Amino acid sequence: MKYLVHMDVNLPVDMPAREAAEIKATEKAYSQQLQRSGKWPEIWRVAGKYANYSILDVDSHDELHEILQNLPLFPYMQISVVPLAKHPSDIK
Ligand SMILES: O=C(O)CC1=CCC(=O)O1
Repeated sequence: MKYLVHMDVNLPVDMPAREAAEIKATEKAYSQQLQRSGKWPEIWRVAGKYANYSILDVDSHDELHEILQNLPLFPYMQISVVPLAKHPSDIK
């Protein structure tokens, strides 16, 4: 099951720089592990924003929720999810 996920990050302005750097590094390692597993096949930066659009490919809504909830930046993100169905014109 594929999902288009929009993540908009808003770190508190008073978060110490070292803490922010640690969370970002942990987030990167977590997402890259999921990318290698095939569950997070695409991640794109929204130009000019601290936001991304990602494609996640997981087995269930529950698995998607588990992955998103475990993002280190989860407390600081607005997340929206669009479930994707196959388009009838897709030739793949
Ligand atoms: O920088 C972002 O867009 C937030 C993020 C989610 C996964 C990741 O590696 O960074």
